[in-house]
Parts: sequence; structure tokens; C-alpha cells
Amino acid sequence: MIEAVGLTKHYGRTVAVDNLSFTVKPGRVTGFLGPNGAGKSTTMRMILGLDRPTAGQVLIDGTPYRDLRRPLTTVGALLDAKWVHPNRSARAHLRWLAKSNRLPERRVAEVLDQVGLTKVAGRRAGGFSLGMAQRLGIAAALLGDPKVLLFDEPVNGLDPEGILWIRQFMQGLAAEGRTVLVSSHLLSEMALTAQDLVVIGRGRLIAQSSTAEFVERATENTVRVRSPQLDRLRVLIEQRGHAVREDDGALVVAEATSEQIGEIAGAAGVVLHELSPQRGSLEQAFMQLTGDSVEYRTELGNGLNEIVAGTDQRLVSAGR
Ligand SMILES: Nc1ncnc2c1ncn2[C@@H]1O[C@H](COP(=O)(O)OP(=O)(O)OP(=O)(O)O)[C@@H](O)[C@H]1O
Repeated sequence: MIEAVGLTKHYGRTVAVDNLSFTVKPGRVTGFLGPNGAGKSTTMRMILGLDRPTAGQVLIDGTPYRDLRRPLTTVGALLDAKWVHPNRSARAHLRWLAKSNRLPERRVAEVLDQVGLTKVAGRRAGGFSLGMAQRLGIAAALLGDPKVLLFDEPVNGLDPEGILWIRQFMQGLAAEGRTVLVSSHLLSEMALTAQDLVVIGRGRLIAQSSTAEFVERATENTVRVRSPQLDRLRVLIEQRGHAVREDDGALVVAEATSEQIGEIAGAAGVVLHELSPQRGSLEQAFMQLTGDSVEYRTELGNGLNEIVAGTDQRLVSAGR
């Protein structure tokens, strides 16, 4: 479990993280989302004790990082996959990490096996592809068998196979009861990977909820319908009080279910060629809720107040 309470970080006059409170639960993959410059990396660095909060605190299983007696056995992190000596083999890199952190050497073989690098463990890490380097970074994070794992942009630049592997691996770690926090810009990927979300903008909390709830609350549910009798159908639907717009030869009906539209059509004997409920995407929900907090739009408003004005308080409290 990770608990941030009133977490704040100033760099000179820049407020990178501003009174941020959230909880990351064990047994689930939690996506950490926010536009560029939102403060995700700064928050992750504070969780890992690499940056000192200006105010507030963040606890890992109830303890601040700096008070952990053997940090790698509590929390593992992948921040930068290229952080490895290029001439060292993968095995030598992990052995060095294990030794300097007083972890048993048998863990090296175990984690290499876990991430599928056993066969190439003797090769120089500098020659690794990005996908292999990510696996090595994950192996390093797992060395101390920690209950809490942090991944900063783990799928950036990976091919589809690498992305799928990381997704399933993170879900496997969560299924073992671990706490998994993962930041990513790839929203469609996060929609598939993360059960919960913490969304921030300009250092402040925008939403904390399950992924499904986040999408549902921030986007509109519509029904798309096509018919050779489109004009007649449109009149019938509008008579029932639904807002309708036309899109590429189809009608898009707001705030309706496919059952309702099917019944309206059926009762009037109107033939349908398509009747499909449209779910909002994580991208739409994200744009809707973070639109005001994108860093380069600063000149449009008066900074942080804007985000709070655009914040859906129900989402902030949801999932607690
Ligand atoms: N060491 C630093 N010194 C000064 N300002 C910093 C420092 N680190 C971060 N910042 C500023 O703090 C804000 C948050 O940056 P941070 O890197 O945490 O955001 P992010 O959400 O990780 O962004 P991205 O998605 O682009 O990586 C930005 O305005 C950034 O310029």
C-alpha cells in the first residue's frame, strides 16, 4: 500500500506537486496518469526517497522510504531502463545490485528466470534491445521480492509483443497481492492494464477511482443506430425526448440504451442495420478531465485554480 498525504514539492517558484493525497491499494494495478509536467515523476521520486517533499509525506506500507531498514525488500522500482553499466552482463549487473543491497545471490537466477532473460544473462547489457533492457530493469526491481512496485513509463518505445508481456507481467504481480503503480502516457494501454487510476494535473489530484468508473463518469454513453428509414427513426427517437445527432450516415443517440432504441424501432416496424452501444474511451475521459490542466495552456487561465474548477469531486472521493 502507498499512501500520499498532502504531498507537496516546490522547485524554486515551480509547484511541481501540490497537496497531493491518494492511496494505491495492494492486489491491483494502479495507473498513474497526467499530462506532461503534471508531476508524476516528481511524485514517484518522493515515494522512493529520491526527492524530499516540501510538505506532506508518503508512506510505503505505513513507513516513509527513508525509515525502511532494507528498502529493496519493501519497494522495487523501474525508473530508467537504461540505468545499467553497458559493459556489464545482465547477470553481473544483478549480482552487483544484490551484493550491494545484501540480498541473497540465489535471487539473481530467480529474477532472470521470472523475466525470461536466463538465456541471455551472460551478454553485455549495453547491447540489449529496449525490450530486453526493460526486462532487466524489472528483474532488478524484483530482486528484493518487494510487496510494492513502481514502474515509470515501462512500455514507452516497446513493440506490441513487449507491451503485452509487460501488461501481463504487471497484472501477474498484482494478482500475487503486490501493490503495482505504473505511470504511462499510453492511455489505451492503461485502460487494458490498470484496474484503478490516480490522475493528476499540475501537481494536484484530478481523480482517484477504478478505471471503469473514471471512464463512465467522465464520458457520455451513446447508442449508434443505422437504418434505411433514418429520418423516420430520428423523429420517433426525438419524440421520446432523446437528443440525436447524425454521424456518417448513422444516428448517435445521447443518454440512451440500445434496448430503448431497439424497442422504439421495433414498435414502429422500422428496420435496423446497426444498433450498437458506444462506451466512452479512457482517452476521452482523460481529455475531458485534464483539459484545463495541460501545462502549455498556462496563459489561458490563472494556473492551479483552473484545475480545481475542472475537477470532478465525486471522482476524487470515489474508490476510497
Ligand atoms: N529538478 C527540477 N527542477 C526544477 N523543476 C523541476 C524539476 N523536476 C521537475 N520540475 C518541474 O516540475 C513539474 C513536474 O515535472 P515532472 O517531471 O514531475 O512531471 P511529469 O508528470 O513526470 O511529466 P512528464 O510526463 O513530461 O514526464 C514540471 O513543471 C517540471 O518542469
